[in-house]
Amino acid sequence: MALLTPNDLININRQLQEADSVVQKVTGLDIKDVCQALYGTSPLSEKVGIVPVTSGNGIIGNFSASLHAITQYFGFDSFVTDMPDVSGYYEAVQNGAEIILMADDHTFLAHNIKNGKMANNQPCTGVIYAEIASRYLKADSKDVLVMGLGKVGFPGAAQLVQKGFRVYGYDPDARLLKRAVSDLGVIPLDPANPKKFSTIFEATPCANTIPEAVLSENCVLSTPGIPCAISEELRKKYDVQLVAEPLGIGTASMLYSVL
Ligand SMILES: NC(=O)C1=CN([C@@H]2O[C@H](COP(=O)(O)OP(=O)(O)OC[C@H]3O[C@@H](n4cnc5c(N)ncnc54)[C@H](O)[C@@H]3O)[C@@H](O)[C@H]2O)C=CC1
Ligand SMILES: NCCC[C@@H](N)C(=O)NCCCC[C@H](N)C(=O)O
Repeated sequence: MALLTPNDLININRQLQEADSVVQKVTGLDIKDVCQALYGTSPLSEKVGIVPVTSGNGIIGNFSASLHAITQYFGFDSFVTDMPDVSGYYEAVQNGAEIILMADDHTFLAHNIKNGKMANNQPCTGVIYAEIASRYLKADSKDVLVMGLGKVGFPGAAQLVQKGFRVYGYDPDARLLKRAVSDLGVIPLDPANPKKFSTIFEATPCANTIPEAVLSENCVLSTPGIPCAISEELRKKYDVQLVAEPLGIGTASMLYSVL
């Protein structure tokens, strides 16, 4: 898994506010509304314990602090434990945490220890970015392009299929593309014969994955992918509505899904 860097998370509050205003422009809803529409839940200041984890590549600077800011932004009562790992988990429960947030290099989870519900960041991220794309007010058709059909992209594509969109998809991993075609009915995008889209969802760890040939004027690009899927030059040229943020939107999806 491509890991976050402390630099990705600088001033997460500003990044989240900027993303929220684009979501509102694109969908007419803010991120909280989208989460509520997706899961039918709303926070009531649930206590969230954020536990730093030292395994693997270790603690990522700004990660726990960013989760603290993000949980507060979405109306949760949260704290970061002083201790990491097992001692941190113990500390979180001792201090009344109802929901545990913690991540190693492979899994980022939210676990509601009151109702037993648990969420994984990858599918939750795919689902909410796809949901935002699906709610584009100026979409000119039910055609959507999905670039990247991995642990985030595939659940996002499934969400779009479930909502009745005609989903075109591309992934250089033939096995994953074949799985999306057979399991979801995704239409493989022919890079040699591209078409234009007003709605695009991208979930890859690569920059500049969106070919100019698929961009239409004022299209929406909803992408959790890091680095960004489109250059600033192309974004400006087509006035692309870019929904992109490194951690908060996916974390909100996790938290609302375990309430
Ligand atoms: N912003 C956020 O909150 C979050 C961001 N992410 C980011 O999302 C990205 C995807 O994560 P995962 O799905 O877990 O990775 P993954 O490795 O499971 O899937 C990525 C897929 O993108 C495909 N790909 C690579 N280049 C491509 C291209 N040019 N066109 C189409 N597909 C291409 C790969 O073949 C792979 O199947 C990563 O950058 C990850 O860091 C992940 C979780 C949350
Ligand atoms: N963008 C949300 C997905 C994050 C994921 N790509 C990642 O970097 N995971 C590693 C997190 C490691 C956190 C670390 N163990 C800590 O607790 O500081």
